[in-house]
Amino acid sequence: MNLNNFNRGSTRTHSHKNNLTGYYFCYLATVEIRDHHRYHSARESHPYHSDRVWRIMNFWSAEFVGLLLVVGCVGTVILRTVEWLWWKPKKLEKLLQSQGIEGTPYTILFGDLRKLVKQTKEAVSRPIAPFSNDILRRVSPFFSQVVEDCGGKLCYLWMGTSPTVIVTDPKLVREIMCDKSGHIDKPPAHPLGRYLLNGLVNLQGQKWVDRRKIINPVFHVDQLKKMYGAFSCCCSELIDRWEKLLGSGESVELDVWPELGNLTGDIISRSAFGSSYLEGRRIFQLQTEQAELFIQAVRSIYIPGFKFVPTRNNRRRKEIDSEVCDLLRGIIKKREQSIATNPASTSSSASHDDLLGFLMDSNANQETTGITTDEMIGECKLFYFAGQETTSVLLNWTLVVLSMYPNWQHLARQEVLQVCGRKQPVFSDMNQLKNVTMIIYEVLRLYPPALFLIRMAHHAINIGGYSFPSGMEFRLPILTMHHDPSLWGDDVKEFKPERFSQGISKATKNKMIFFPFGAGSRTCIGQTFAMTEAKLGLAMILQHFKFELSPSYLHAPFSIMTLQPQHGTPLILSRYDE
Ligand code: HEM
Repeated sequence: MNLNNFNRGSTRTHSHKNNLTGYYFCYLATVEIRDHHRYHSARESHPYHSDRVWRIMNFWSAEFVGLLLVVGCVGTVILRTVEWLWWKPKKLEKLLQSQGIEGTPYTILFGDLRKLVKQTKEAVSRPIAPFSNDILRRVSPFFSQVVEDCGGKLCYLWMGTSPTVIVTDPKLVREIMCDKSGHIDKPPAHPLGRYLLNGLVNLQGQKWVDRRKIINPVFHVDQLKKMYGAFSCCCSELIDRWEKLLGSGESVELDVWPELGNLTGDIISRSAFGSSYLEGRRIFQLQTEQAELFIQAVRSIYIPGFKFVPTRNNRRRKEIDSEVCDLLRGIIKKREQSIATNPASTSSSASHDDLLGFLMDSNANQETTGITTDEMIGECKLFYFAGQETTSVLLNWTLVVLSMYPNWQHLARQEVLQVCGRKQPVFSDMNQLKNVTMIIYEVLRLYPPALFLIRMAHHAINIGGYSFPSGMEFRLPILTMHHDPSLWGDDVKEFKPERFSQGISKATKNKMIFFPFGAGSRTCIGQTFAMTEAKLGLAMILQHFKFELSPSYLHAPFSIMTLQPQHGTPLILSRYDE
């Protein structure tokens, strides 16, 4: 065995280090050492080969393997790209069409995204008639067009390279929302969405079941009663502010959209953090900025790994997140210290008065059911996002609609005065406000804060006789279904709170056609919190003010995660003092 020759060959091979990657040479070295004995014994038993020939063969075989490796890698990347851009979408398109499901034709890479953005831009460039509830074409022009063109219970369009199946049949919607197999759940969260929304909303499977069990009691009626004081206090501050703005004048014009945003932000801050609500306000401002950055991200195609690229926006996203987490950690620490110095406050009544206290109590029992501090921070961030904007959107459209329909404003005010008089409404009053509840339901039907829900098949599934592979996305269009004349009748666009006079199940004939808070096991956990907040806010505004649309008001609902007023909501307020 001529080890010198072998080593020379080896050295020569390594002289190519500059041209090829370190990984490639590690691999070659392994091949050489492993195969050395095989080569050598073959060489000895072969009468025609000289050492030189073997050296060259050894070198070339190593080069060849390396080349194969590079070609293999490049080939795999090309095949994967073609599969992602073309084969997979076309295969899915064929599968959907073979079952009679209609949809838009696939366009490489962008799918329907460019059309969707173009049509949405055009639609939001002009307002609609001031007293019209026919908002579907403005808010969701592309989706509603596809649903109309394709008809049927199901249709699909392309969000980039993946199809999304739009389900408008109430039975199939129920099947998806109330799925018990565990095969349908939320899709994985957007990589940049985690800065904004964390915790419960992003969990799946058993983890979600466990967390929901911990958080459910936070929103029980008993707990709400304790937080009601915070609601009441924030609403009084709003009324005082508006009274001051009115001064001694007869009326004042006020954009109520930012006002309502501040109100629901304050309510969440106080309900979540009690006396630390001023720090909570700062968190609310930061989360608002985070939401704006997130909206920019979801409007473009996300390239995997992009969140690690240090762009200006990505850096800001991280900065905001670390400030929010630091603030929340500080609030939690302060609370822990105050409990340590004043053990009496660990009694459940004292520590449970706000959302954080409740979570901290479960944290103390971590071994059994609790959640860690980081998880608690995630949940607090979620409460802000899920609870603040949705409720301000609801209150905003309620004031707009009651300005459009002054007879309903009058009716609602009469009811509030009858139930609560001029005094501060108490918690038990909320159940007595039947007309107010009907009005809020009808506003949620015509102007739902969340426009659609998204689900994903996590296994191959069969729904209503249709088969779908794992990974298929479903879109349940709340707004489209709430505005569908075939489900609600020809008066679907009219504001008619009396639809709900006998409750939701009578109004919907027990069909899944009204689901502003979602449905099934993942239904909104803060539904009662939001309804109480909206009823109280509206009742107190009605007690003190009359309102109508300002001549400068433009009716322009548009979708920016929730259904917002594009040009604000200027109202003319006057004092109610009859
Ligand atoms: C008018 C007000 C509100 C509306 C219209 C609304 C709407 C919704 C909807 C549609 C969902 C279901 C999402 C899905 O299934 O994909 C949901 C979930 C959720 N909401 Fe609300 N929400 C409102 C207020 C609130 C409030 C005030 C809070 C908390 C303070 C809250 C916390 C949550 C949470 C934590 C979830 C996730 C539940 C889970 O995944 O288990 N929401 N909300």
